[in-house]
Amino acid sequence: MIAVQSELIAAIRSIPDYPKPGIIFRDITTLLGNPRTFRRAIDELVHPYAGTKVEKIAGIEARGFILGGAIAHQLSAGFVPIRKKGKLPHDTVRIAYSLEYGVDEMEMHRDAIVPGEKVILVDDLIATGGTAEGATKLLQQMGAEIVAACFIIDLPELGGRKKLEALGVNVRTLIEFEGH
Ligand SMILES: O=P(O)(O)OC[C@H]1O[C@H](OP(=O)(O)OP(=O)(O)O)[C@H](O)[C@@H]1O
Ligand SMILES: Nc1ncnc2[nH]cnc12
Repeated sequence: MIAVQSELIAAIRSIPDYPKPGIIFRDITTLLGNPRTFRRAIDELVHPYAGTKVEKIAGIEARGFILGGAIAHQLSAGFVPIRKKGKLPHDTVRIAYSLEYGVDEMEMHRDAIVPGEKVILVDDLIATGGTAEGATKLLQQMGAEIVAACFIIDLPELGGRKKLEALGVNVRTLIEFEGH
């Protein structure tokens, strides 16, 4: 494993049985709170796209907002929030989805994407891929061209990457954790 990956893994805190028994929660607040690992994670996520024309970064609430804002700044792109239902003030498109430990609905503003715009989808972690699949469908419905979906963490045993790739999305992840 390369040094940056070991550093990112060491910066993440694992909390057993949160938010439900049997789940090991991968907590990135410790990575974000360390100036060096926060910067390294953003640099690693961004570098393949430096010099690529990307109009928008779509970040998934809540941790995708933190990463997506920093990535949008680096790539001089706009930022589009994909939020849990009921939080956005204007006309929205909505989709139901399920994730490793629950079900919910997410929304984005109808006018957030101009059809044909190149978009990178961002979140901290992909587990079952239910959340990212919902976001992908909303973006595609709005006519976005999804350049890639980027995550710091992949939980490969839960199959999220394969689910997104089956939708034709190019997936980039930095590190993996075994198990749930
Ligand atoms: O691949 P999946 O099984 O769909 O799970 C991944 C999602 O779960 C977490 O968010 P969570 O719903 O806990 O929301 P939060 O960021 O608001 O805490 C994580 O940040 C992803 O968005
Ligand atoms: N194990 C996990 N840790 C943190 N966020 C998650 N989202 C889905 N599964 C998760």
